Amino acid sequence: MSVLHQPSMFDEDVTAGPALGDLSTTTRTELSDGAWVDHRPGWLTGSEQVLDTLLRDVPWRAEERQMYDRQVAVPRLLCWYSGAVPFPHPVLDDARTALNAHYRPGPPDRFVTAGLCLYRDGADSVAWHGDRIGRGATQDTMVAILSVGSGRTLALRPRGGGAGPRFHLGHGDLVVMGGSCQRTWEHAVPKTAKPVGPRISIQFRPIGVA
Ligand SMILES: O=C(O)CCC(=O)C(=O)O
Ligand SMILES: [Fe+2]
Repeated sequence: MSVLHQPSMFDEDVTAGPALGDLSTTTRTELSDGAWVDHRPGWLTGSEQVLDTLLRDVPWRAEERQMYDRQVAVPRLLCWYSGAVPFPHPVLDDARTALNAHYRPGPPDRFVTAGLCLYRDGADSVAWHGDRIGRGATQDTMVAILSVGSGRTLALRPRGGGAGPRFHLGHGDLVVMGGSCQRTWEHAVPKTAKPVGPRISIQFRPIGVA
């Protein structure tokens, strides 16, 4: 992977191994229509090593989408893991186990898959959307996002527009979107003109939710 990554001066001890903290200090923001977002800054410490491993080992691929009459590149790189085999860093398997232990979802809502997205720099982004493919379109679901690398904003707004909370995510931070969030709210990672390095978002979802 050719993305240039320089550890920032704000990082914790870059030689420390990755470790997950406890989820009891998670803060919940209740949104309208039964949607909520949990936030746990710094859940994963030693995330520098995880970032380096994922940048190096994940078979990142570019995607294109149809826009009117032309194919345009999706501005981030992706890789999806079904959960059937170990994730590309063992701490991601531990993270999924810890999320299932903390949230105790019923069988259809258990966290199984991991979608990884690499935002190479501030020009990479994802537009407003809900994760509404599959059960998220009609039922309450949870989507947990663990971020490593540079900080980026995850913005939320009610579906169709309006004001909402913004979370600065990076360096081992966790957010979990739950309740009706995927169908009644939208989220986005806007582009930024600030000089930012790579960020990897690891999204744990139940089977069939995307
Ligand atoms: O980058 C993020 O954390 C959000 C990604 C996202 O919303 C998605 O891929 O569905
Ligand atoms: Fe999403």
